[in-house]
Amino acid sequence: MAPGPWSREQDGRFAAGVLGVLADNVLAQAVLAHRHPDMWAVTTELAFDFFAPPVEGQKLTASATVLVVDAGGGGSRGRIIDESGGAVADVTFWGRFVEGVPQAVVDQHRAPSLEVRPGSLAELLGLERDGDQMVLRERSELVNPLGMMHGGVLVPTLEQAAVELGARPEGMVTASMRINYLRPASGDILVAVRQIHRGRTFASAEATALRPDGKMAAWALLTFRSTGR
Ligand SMILES: CC(C)(COP(=O)(O)OP(=O)(O)OC[C@H]1O[C@@H](n2cnc3c(N)ncnc32)[C@H](O)[C@@H]1OP(=O)(O)O)[C@@H](O)C(=O)NCCC(=O)NCCSC(=O)Cc1ccccc1
Repeated sequence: MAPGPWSREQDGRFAAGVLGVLADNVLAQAVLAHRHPDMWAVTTELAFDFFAPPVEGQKLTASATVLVVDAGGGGSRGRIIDESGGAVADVTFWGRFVEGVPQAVVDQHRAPSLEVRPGSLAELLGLERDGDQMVLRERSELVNPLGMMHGGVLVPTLEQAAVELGARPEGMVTASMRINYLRPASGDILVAVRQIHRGRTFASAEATALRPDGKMAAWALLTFRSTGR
């Protein structure tokens, strides 16, 4: 993946959450390699530790090793590096095996790519403010081969909702994100954010993605950290 204008926030800073699709695809593959031929997998948890923002124009590469696999699913751990081998993020993935291989996989459907469009990150995601919440409008390119919202897309969605709704204090960066995928997400997704801590040097917030039926599809804990004194 090559970061570009689409991966920047309004103030020009790199949006760490855009690593979500790359990480989810690569770490899921490490577990999918061990699936029963009649099964597929869905992501249940992703945990990111973000290090330095990448240098623009440099390609980012994700690698993954499987941690454990059993009949129900498995976990993998991975790292995203820049062209000089510098660590950009570490990621842990957990997924569940589900019955049936999606037809889109058999037909070699391409996973959504956050590189598919020019423009800003806000335009790419199509995240809109609605009062004290944000809305992610349903779009076909945001879904995975199973027809549900791609887990990786919810990473920048929840991060940017937290940023837009003011949960990340000035001068702080997104240091980590842990996301639980509780139910398949589809339709317009409403994102609510709650500040948990707002200190001088670090802050935390939770972000929840709600489906049109009001049920929670995903829950994330975000940590922001000051890079100054
Ligand atoms: C199924 C499970 C993983 C585990 O369930 P558990 O927690 O053990 O408990 P439980 O069985 O009680 O179910 C809980 C609730 O879930 C509902 N439900 C269950 N099954 C289905 C179903 N088939 N369809 C519809 N809904 C289903 C179920 O009715 C219940 O809801 P309710 O309380 O009645 O309203 C669930 O947490 C889940 O679907 N999470 C979202 C995962 C997700 O969307 N990940 C991201 C996308 S993957 C990706 O993009 C990565 C990738 C990319 C490329 C390649 C590969 C991968």
